[in-house]
Amino acid sequence: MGLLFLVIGVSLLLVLVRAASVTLWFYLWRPRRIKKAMERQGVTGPKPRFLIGNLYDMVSLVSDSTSRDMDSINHDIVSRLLPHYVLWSKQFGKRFMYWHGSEPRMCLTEVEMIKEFLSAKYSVATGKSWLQQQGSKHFMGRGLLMANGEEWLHQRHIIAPVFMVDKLKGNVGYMVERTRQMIETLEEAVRSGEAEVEIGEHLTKLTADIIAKTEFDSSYEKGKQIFNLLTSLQHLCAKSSRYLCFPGFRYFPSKYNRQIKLLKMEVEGLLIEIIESRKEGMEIGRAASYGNDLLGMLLSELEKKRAGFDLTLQWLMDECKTFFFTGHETTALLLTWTVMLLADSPSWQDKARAEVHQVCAGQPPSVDHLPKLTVLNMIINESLRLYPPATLLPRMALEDIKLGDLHIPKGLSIWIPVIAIHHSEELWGKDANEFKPERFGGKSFAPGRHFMPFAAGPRNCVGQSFALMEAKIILAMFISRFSFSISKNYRHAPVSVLTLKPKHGVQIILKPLPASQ
Ligand code: HEM
Repeated sequence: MGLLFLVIGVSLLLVLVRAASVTLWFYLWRPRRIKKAMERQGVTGPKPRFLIGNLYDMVSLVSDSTSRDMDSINHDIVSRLLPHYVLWSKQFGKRFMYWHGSEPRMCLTEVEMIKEFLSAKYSVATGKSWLQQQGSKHFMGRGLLMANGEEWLHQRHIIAPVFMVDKLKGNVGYMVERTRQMIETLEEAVRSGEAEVEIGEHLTKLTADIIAKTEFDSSYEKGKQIFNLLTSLQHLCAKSSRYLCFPGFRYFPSKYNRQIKLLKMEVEGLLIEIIESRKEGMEIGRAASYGNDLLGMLLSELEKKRAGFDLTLQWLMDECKTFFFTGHETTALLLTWTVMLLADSPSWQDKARAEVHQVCAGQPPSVDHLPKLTVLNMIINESLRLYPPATLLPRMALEDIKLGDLHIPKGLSIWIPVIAIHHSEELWGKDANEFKPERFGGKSFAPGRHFMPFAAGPRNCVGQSFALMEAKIILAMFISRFSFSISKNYRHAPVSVLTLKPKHGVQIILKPLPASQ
């Protein structure tokens, strides 16, 4: 009996010693080692506090700068969204270190180095950090956006073909049909005396419906619950990830953690219904295959057994959550900001409308029309430059790497402040904060250097072509049916909550145009 207690006691002690040394390694020794390595190379930054690093300073600076709305529609928004970046880059230069809890991060704005960092050379050697993965674990799990290394590469190979331009052409009809329905709803609202609309709400619903139908053969109504639950999960996960800097928080049954688990179970229950109904279709012989949309492709992969890659039902659900979320929110934001910019710029609105009339000649946009809508393309690019839905691009070094003149140690996260690069006067000229779509008119413009709304390199946005096709169709149809201006109720207040959002929505006044225009 005594021997048994001794064995249990020693085992418990060993477990505790192991847990303590892992915690110390993770929260103390590794960050210190990284800090010293970077200091030796001349990269310093604000002094971190124990466990919370610079989190408190960041949160208080941002909540102060975004507590007020802006006085006018002004695109000079970097100091509002990233006040800590503005402060620290003045103090410490173009590259500096800061601490997100115990995670060391280096802010990098040198475009040549960014290009190298995002290139194929480092696509497997860099990835998402533990904090990011943990923060979104219940929200998106290890779907494509959060996977790393060979696991990421494998998923990317499976999914990329679904979003090739040729394959996407089949979606144009549905995009047109649903946009027409949105326009009819808006026309009806105007007829019944509501000329002012919050356009973001309509565009979010439309893009959600399009991704639900085209990639999951579901509908907005059916997927509505999934979208609502995912939005609540996103907010809860963002709030709770602030506490991840405290060791063991993720195991603590806090209010956030309990709510997150319940929501996750609910979302996954609904996804299983969609997955089962697709499988059933094939089992009872209604369909010859799982289909060639995203869900069909994922289900077919799940059946293939491949050495080294354990694809599970959980992986399938993580991938579904990833695409339900990434497949609509960012595109809705691109559209919402573009409508705001055009409502504030009647001359560009007129130019875009004239081009749509000339190219489409009263017909709905087709695959052949889209490349000819060059003015619209310039406007979309300028909107993505001024209001990139993803304001920051994070990547962690998963192994030691050499980047330009720097040796980046394993475990250091590199944060690329996309929005600051997009607004840099040094890179774009004195008029960097003005809405000037003509800057994208010249053939000399080289995307991917200082314009990266979809990131760059092999780990860029897999849905980029889908998003651009959808955005062009929706804007072309909307512009040709309405002229619109900013409502006096619009309050310009961009905020960054994972993505760049208008805090109070975008209120516009609609004026329907005759059908032939
Ligand atoms: C205007 C719309 C969009 C913008 C601005 C945008 C932006 C981005 C950015 C910046 C990344 C890199 C994120 C990172 O590595 O941290 C990314 C990745 C990704 N995006 Fe998009 N996106 C858009 C639309 C879409 C759409 C429509 C889909 C799906 C249909 C999608 C699916 C994804 C996925 C799955 C990834 C992860 C790719 C990987 O890691 O290999 N995105 N997006």
